[in-house]
Amino acid sequence: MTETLLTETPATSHDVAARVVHARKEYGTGDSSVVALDGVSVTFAAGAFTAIMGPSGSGKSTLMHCLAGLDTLSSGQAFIGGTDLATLSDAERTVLRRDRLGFVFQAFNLLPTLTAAENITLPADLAGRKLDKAWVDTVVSTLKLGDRLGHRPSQLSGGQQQRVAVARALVSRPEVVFGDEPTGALDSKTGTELLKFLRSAVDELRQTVVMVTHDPVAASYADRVIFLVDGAVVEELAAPTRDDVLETMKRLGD
Ligand SMILES: Nc1ncnc2c1ncn2[C@@H]1O[C@H](COP(=O)(O)OP(=O)(O)OP(=O)(O)O)[C@@H](O)[C@H]1O
Repeated sequence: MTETLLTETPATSHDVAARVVHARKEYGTGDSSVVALDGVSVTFAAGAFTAIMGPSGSGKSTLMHCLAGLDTLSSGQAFIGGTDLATLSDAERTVLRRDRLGFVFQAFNLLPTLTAAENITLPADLAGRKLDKAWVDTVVSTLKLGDRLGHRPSQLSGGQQQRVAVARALVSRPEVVFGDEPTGALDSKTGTELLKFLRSAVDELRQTVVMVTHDPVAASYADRVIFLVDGAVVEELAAPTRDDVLETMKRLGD
């Protein structure tokens, strides 16, 4: 089925899942202003897993937030598929995030009064979108949540809550899943399972994943790593190994 999907996908602009062009972001004005992004142009291919790395303060979160419609650029453009985010109102950006993107951040943002199952399907329920039950079952069983679906977040461990958040991000097959240190709060075994799951979602379902991380092992699961320094992309690695990533991090002073 995946092969059919792949061969039938026409070569359109949708082969680019997200991109920024001459992206500049400045916080504040005058003497106290900080340039967080200084003319970044980068493309994220559909069906690829990209890691964004770089020293603290290099602009990783800013780039992800501006790409994902959580913040706006000072100048330049950010696109999700063919949609220029600057053409959308705040309300339209909210709908775009809900309907077209998935988020796996360190704060799980689960609703405490809802069960795991209700949290997982909430974005789709709010959007009035029907989920593919077989895929929901696959996500739930791969993330080993089958026996936790009736529990509320307070009845789950941190790792289980993170897996619920991951399931919520993936069940609707969003155009792009954005992760900000998605393994940061997990023990290494659960973190490895999560990375393997993201990898298989990319390989088997052509999911697009963009992940900010400081962890060279996490980055080695990606197809490509881009490195930011002082708000600019300074280097890229394709098919990175942990050692490639470590060596580049050392060289760039991370
Ligand atoms: N809301 C804000 N107001 C002012 N400055 C900000 C704001 N958010 C980020 N910055 C500044 O912009 C720069 C880039 O920050 P950003 O959070 O994007 O970096 P990062 O690479 O994600 O860092 P870290 O790895 O520490 O999370 C930093 O100098 C930061 O202090």
